[in-house]
Amino acid sequence: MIRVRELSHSFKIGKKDKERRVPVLKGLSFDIREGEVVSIVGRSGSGKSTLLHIMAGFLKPDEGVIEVDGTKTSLFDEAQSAQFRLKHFGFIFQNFQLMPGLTAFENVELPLKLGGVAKRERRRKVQELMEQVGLQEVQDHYPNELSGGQQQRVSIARALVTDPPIIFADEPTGSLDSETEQDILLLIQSLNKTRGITFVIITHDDTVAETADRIYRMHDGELVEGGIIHAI
Ligand SMILES: Nc1ncnc2c1ncn2[C@@H]1O[C@H](COP(=O)(O)OP(=O)(O)OP(=O)(O)O)[C@@H](O)[C@H]1O
Repeated sequence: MIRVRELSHSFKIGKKDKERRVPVLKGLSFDIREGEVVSIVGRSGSGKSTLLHIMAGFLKPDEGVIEVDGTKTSLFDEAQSAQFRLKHFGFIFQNFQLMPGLTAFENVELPLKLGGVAKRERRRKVQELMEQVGLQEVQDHYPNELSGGQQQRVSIARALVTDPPIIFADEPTGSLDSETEQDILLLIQSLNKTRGITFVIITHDDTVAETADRIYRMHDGELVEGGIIHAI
């Protein structure tokens, strides 16, 4: 469960002598419940990525509270945020961000290797996920030998391999054709159902947003649909 309360953020812009602060998030309050697929939708520049960066602890907000499973993550320093992220969050990006020199299998295996998981356990886990996302046939291919949809499946498997309860997906279908987009959205839904993972999908596309259980709509740094206003 993620609780966001009275979240505000601004960025400094302009040259040093003419610096000014531009508000980007303006007092957002909302909840993301465990086991939901939530979409945050809005036009370019509405503040979606900034919101994601703050929820994931990459950026400290000017004001407001973020709680993840009862922990006030907005009070964390950088090291605490990084530690917390490893355990709680997985990430999927528009441009997949796979390691080009590793095969599909090795890309999915990498977080486990970095986490010191033994080889036999790694193999078992990666194999199981490759089957679940439908990649057994191409597991020895390098990213440039895979289609966009297959690359996104690899990145989804990689996000899942450490068993995070929450996955942030930033425009996960932004680089895919509409048929492949549907496949990936169906995969997200099925992983949500079978594994109970919470997905937070950031998108500018209404069709993508509408596949979620709950939709939050942003406009100009404000939630214009779906917010909740109780205080913590
Ligand atoms: N580091 C930064 N410094 C200054 N301004 C920034 C910074 N990052 C974002 N902004 C500004 O904040 C506003 C919101 O940006 P953000 O990237 O959060 O929007 P978005 O909805 O994710 O857009 P897109 O869909 O294009 O990624 C924009 O006006 C942007 O120019």
